[in-house]
Amino acid sequence: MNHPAPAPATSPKQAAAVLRLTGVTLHLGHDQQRVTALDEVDLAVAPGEFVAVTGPSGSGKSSLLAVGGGLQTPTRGAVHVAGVDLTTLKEHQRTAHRRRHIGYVFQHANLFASLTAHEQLLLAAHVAGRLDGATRRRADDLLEAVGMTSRAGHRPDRLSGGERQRVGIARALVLAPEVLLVDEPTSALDRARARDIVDLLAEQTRLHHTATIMVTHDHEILDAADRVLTLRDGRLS
Ligand SMILES: Nc1ncnc2c1ncn2[C@@H]1O[C@H](COP(=O)(O)OP(=O)(O)OP(=O)(O)O)[C@@H](O)[C@H]1O
Repeated sequence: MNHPAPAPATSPKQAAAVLRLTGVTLHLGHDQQRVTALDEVDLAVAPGEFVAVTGPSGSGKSSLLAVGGGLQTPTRGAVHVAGVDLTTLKEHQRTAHRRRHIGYVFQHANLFASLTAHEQLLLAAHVAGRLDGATRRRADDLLEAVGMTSRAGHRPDRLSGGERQRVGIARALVLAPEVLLVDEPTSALDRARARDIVDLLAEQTRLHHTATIMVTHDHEILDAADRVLTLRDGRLS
């Protein structure tokens, strides 16, 4: 009996992807208020690839980052990070996997009030068990790269919104995560600074073979990305 050759389940690029969303749907709210925040989303991001996601307010951008980063479990679909489907893990396993593989830059940096800018980076390295000489040097280099060396000893209440955002970016980069999820990194920055930050994200993505997704409204920085995708009503294209 002749069987047709099986079609490959994934393309070579998808197979190499360190972050892969397959058929991801997320419903939020209940009953009449139920919203489809993500609708059958498929997305594969390879190591060293910088993907920008844009789209109108309410189109599902934050939901995409939350689900891709294992902070929210989708209603349906699979989310593979470094070969493991996050949706199959127990909460504590998911947390451990997330810490090992994923870095986040939140829109509001969520810095610790009692720590200086420099200490925010060292704490992140300490929690990950990686506070060695190389990481300390990397912390110093990143603070310089985001223009924060002269403010490294300041606590968040003595930093501007844009400065806090830059510390949040340096903190996410200090561990060179395999997957980096970035929410509106330039929202509090002037044009020149926005350009510096997005160039830094692109450079670090390539240097450390990171799979980076950046959500942004800022069309002037899209040229830094390898691919630009658009979300509309939870659908990615
Ligand atoms: N907790 C929730 N309960 C119900 N609906 C929600 C909840 N959170 C978000 N939504 C809805 O889900 C949809 C997607 O929201 P999401 O925050 O992902 O969009 P977004 O593109 O990031 O928006 P913005 O650019 O304004 O931040 C929106 O319609 C939003 O109103």
